[in-house]
Amino acid sequence: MENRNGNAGKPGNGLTKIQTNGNEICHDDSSGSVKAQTIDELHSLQKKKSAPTTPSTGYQFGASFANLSEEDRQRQQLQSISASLASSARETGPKVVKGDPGKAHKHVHHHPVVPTISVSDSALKFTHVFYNLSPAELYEQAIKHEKGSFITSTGAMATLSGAKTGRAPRDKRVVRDETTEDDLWWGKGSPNIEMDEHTFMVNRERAVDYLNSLDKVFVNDQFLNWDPQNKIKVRIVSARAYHSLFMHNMCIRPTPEELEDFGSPDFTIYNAGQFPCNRYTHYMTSSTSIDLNLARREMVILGTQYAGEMKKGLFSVMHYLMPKRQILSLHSGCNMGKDGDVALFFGLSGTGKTTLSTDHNRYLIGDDEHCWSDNGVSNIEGGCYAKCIDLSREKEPDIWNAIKFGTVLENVVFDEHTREVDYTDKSVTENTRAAYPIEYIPNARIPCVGPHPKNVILLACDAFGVLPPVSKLNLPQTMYHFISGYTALVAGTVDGIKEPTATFSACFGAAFIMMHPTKYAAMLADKMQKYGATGWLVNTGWSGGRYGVGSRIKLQYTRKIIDAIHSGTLLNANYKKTEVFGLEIPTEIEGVPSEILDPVNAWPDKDAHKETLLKLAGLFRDNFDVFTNYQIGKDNKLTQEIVSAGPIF
Ligand SMILES: Nc1ncnc2c1ncn2[C@@H]1O[C@H](COP(=O)(O)OP(=O)(O)O)[C@@H](O)[C@H]1O
Ligand SMILES: C=C(OP(=O)(O)O)C(=O)O
Ligand SMILES: [Ca+2]
Ligand SMILES: [Mn+2]
Repeated sequence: MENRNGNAGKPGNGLTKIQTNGNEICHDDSSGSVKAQTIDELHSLQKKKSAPTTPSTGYQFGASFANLSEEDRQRQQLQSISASLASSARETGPKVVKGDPGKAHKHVHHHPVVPTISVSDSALKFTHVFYNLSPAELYEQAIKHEKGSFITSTGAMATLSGAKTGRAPRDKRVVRDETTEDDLWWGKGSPNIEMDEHTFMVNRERAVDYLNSLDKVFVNDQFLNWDPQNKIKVRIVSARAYHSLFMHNMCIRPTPEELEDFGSPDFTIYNAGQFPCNRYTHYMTSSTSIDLNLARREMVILGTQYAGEMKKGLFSVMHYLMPKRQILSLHSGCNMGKDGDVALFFGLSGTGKTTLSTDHNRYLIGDDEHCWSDNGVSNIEGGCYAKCIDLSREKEPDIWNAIKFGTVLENVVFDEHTREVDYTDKSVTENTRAAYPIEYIPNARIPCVGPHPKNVILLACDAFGVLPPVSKLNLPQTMYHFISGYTALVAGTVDGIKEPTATFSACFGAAFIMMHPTKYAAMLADKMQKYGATGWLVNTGWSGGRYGVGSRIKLQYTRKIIDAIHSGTLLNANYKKTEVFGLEIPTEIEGVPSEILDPVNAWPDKDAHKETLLKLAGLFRDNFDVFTNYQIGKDNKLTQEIVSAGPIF
């Protein structure tokens, strides 16, 4: 036998015997020794105490906050959370303690936060609160404890929203009481399905009891609205790290200083989405209920884990609070050019608000929810919620690159081993989503505010293929299309259904408005007039035939159209008027084939075009019928003009 040195196994000539220092113990002297005597001590060296948002364990709670005022502040914070979690029927509030239930809390028992009046089982146990955790901490919680949560190849957190992969508008209820009775829009067409105060309290109790039965809950204290004068403090209590991370991304994140002075919230969400509502409860029609109580400033979620309910639920709240302050709330995206020209992008789901407001050549103010006040525009949110189905790096690079560490990826399918996401896969749902902080978009404008809009772009995804790719609107036309809120969605491709279905949703967001649509419309007309904004109708849907015959207008062309609106060149182009809808359409736009600008030219079958055009016009007319009796604003002349701005045939 030969060893590596070619020495045949001569005794004494082989490998050197390891020299030990007498007592036969082998030392690895390659580095200095750690300053720890035990493995626990070693681990304790790893983490430095940081911002107050970091959950303190019971041990740190007493020990590491040197001054009393910090301890007082912490106690106040816990008292406020305890009050949020209080049962309305039993004691004042559960014993809440910050930190991980998995870790020992040696000292907390000496600090009972709130004395209990009557003792119940839920009052005997501690509810551990994870307060404003960081994305990294939330990742760990999700991955350890929530089935279906994984890290993707780009660092995003993929998770499942459970049985519900979209919003449930038919399960959204609003408490009808003395105030909301007169203020809100009730009845036919309204999104506000009524419930009474008592039923709300039954559901609230159900949610609170569920949350208190858990070992731990997540609490987010954050803001809505970048306008400093109209900022709203929101608290979200939830059971899943996924929900906490989603809201961390979507709401405005407070600085540590802002969090210190947070106090009590203006609005609280109880998200007990994993737990169903009780169908024996009055008003309940399914096991899902999203309940809004404006007087109590609370929202309760039962029976759906779809995170968009929280985001859009708060949007509804803003649609009530802001107009009361003469501020218009808008379901729109918003961006700004280098010269400060602001554009709004209205449109229903899937029409392109997020895609088109995310523009590499412009500053992103926000993708979905804004306010327009006398000071200009402000984003309500601190993040974006992009659709990911068929997402491509080439067509939407900024959104693609935003899907990284910290981003929540809902209901996507990925490779088991490489963790690469397949954005074309619809196995879980077609409504796959990414929620990321707005600063993940490179040219986001922080703070997310801007001057008064110059252009108001109404987006419609017309699957009938008869609306022009772009039309310039006068004010009555803008109002007519704003109130109509048209888009057409293609039916599920799986069923092979060829018929597109028209959707009309007042103010491009009927599911979220709380007052009558004409109230918002009047405010928009007023502001557009006052600040001289131009209205545009952009069809991001079909061309050359309806769905099944023609094809969707290329994103590349739509972007060129939008560029021409922003630059001002389209304002001064040559126009002609279309029949039926009476829309002003340009004859030429740089980078867009002229033959698609007038839809009829792109349709090979002219008779089919005319038939489809009249069909859509009829649907517009039927839909607008209910609005013809309402006056818009103080000006009856404008109302007349708006009614006449619809299709004529
Ligand atoms: N011409 C087009 N204009 C805008 N979006 C388009 C176009 N063609 C395809 N799309 C796709 O349509 C979807 C628009 O969705 P999104 O921007 O999320 O809508 P919203 O934010 O209004 O709900 C995106 O997936 C986008 O890639
Ligand atoms: C979050 C939503 O909005 P959008 O589709 O407009 O992005 C939603 O409708 O659930
Ligand atoms: Ca939206
Ligand atoms: Mn969107």
